[in-house]
Amino acid sequence: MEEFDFIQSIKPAYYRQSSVIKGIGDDAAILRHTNSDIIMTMDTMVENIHFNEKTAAPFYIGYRALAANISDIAAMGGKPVSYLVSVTVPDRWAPQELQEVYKGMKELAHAYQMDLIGGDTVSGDQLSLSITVLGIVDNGKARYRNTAKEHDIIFVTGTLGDSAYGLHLLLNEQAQEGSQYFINRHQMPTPRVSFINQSVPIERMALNDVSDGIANEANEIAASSHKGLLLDYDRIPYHELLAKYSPDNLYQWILSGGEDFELLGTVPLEDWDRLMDYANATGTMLTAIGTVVDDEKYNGKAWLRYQGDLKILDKSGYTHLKR
Ligand SMILES: Nc1ncnc2c1ncn2[C@@H]1O[C@H](COP(=O)(O)OP(=O)(O)O)[C@@H](O)[C@H]1O
Ligand SMILES: Cc1ncc(C[n+]2csc(CCOP(=O)(O)OP(=O)(O)O)c2C)c(N)n1
Ligand SMILES: [Mg+2]
Ligand SMILES: [Mg+2]
Ligand SMILES: [Mg+2]
Repeated sequence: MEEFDFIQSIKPAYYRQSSVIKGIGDDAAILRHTNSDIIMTMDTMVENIHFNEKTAAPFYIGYRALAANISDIAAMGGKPVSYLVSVTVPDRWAPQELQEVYKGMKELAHAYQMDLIGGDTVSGDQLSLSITVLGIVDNGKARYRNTAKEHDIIFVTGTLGDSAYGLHLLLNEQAQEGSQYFINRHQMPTPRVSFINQSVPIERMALNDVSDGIANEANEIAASSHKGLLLDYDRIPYHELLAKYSPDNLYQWILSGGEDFELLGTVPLEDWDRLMDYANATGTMLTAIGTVVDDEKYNGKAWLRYQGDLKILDKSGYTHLKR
């Protein structure tokens, strides 16, 4: 199938969002919005960096790549509405496999009422998916990482380390009972959109999604807010099977294991009960794991209370362009 036919084959029959004035089929897409700020994010996933033939069948390559992007929209406090996909396709890929990648994206997109509105198709040596997601948020209501304040509660959604452990199982082909849970968490992460959209009445929240492990993400909030983020190791949530199967590496999995696409955030103490109500209403696990401090000694960094000591929690996780 050549490029034009391929594009025709993935073109949606109709658009779910009335804001799409022009979707696929012109030089660019046009969206109409009046009372909303438009959020735009882009993340790329490349063969052998973000997935390989052991870790993801084509369907999951698409699903995960879109999930990662939607997660960034959630981390801005928004609602995803549409997406564009640039795909680089090696000659060895069968048309059917490429369709599967799009099916993976479509399944997730439909769950969020999102439309595919454009993209680009080129040939190349390795499969690469670059996705741009557009989201909306009420004017002035986006959530930024530089808004943490003293006495805020630090929270995280879900359990941490699941995806990294799932990746480890896939790469080492170590399936055991309960493995499927971790593999699912790696292949089909859940962006926390419904929780975040319920939480709109809360005036202030600093947010970051966990693509690189909370050690990294906590440092990003601390640095941009010029505050200290004090995390309690003993309160960080993890799945009981992770502790059972890999007790020696638990610390690494939960602090540096990336790609959970959970949300790490801070919220004023007085809003905590309300936030927990929103979490319960959306079936989202929510855990308080620390406190924000404003003290010259701590500011700009994340700290970890671990085995009785308070120590600097260094950035960790995956870094591209390391040479
Ligand atoms: N090649 C690039 N060109 C322009 N902006 C970039 C590029 N790479 C990353 N950014 C921007 O840098 C910021 C951090 O990117 P990244 O760490 O990938 O965010 P996230 O982890 O939330 O996906 C974002 O605002 C992103 O849009
Ligand atoms: C085959 C394979 N090896 C390693 C990883 C782990 N990995 C690759 S990139 C990455 C970090 C997150 O990706 P990045 O592109 O930095 O996401 P962003 O922070 O931009 O959202 C991790 C943990 C993987 N998913 N698959
Ligand atoms: Mg990115
Ligand atoms: Mg992010
Ligand atoms: Mg991201």
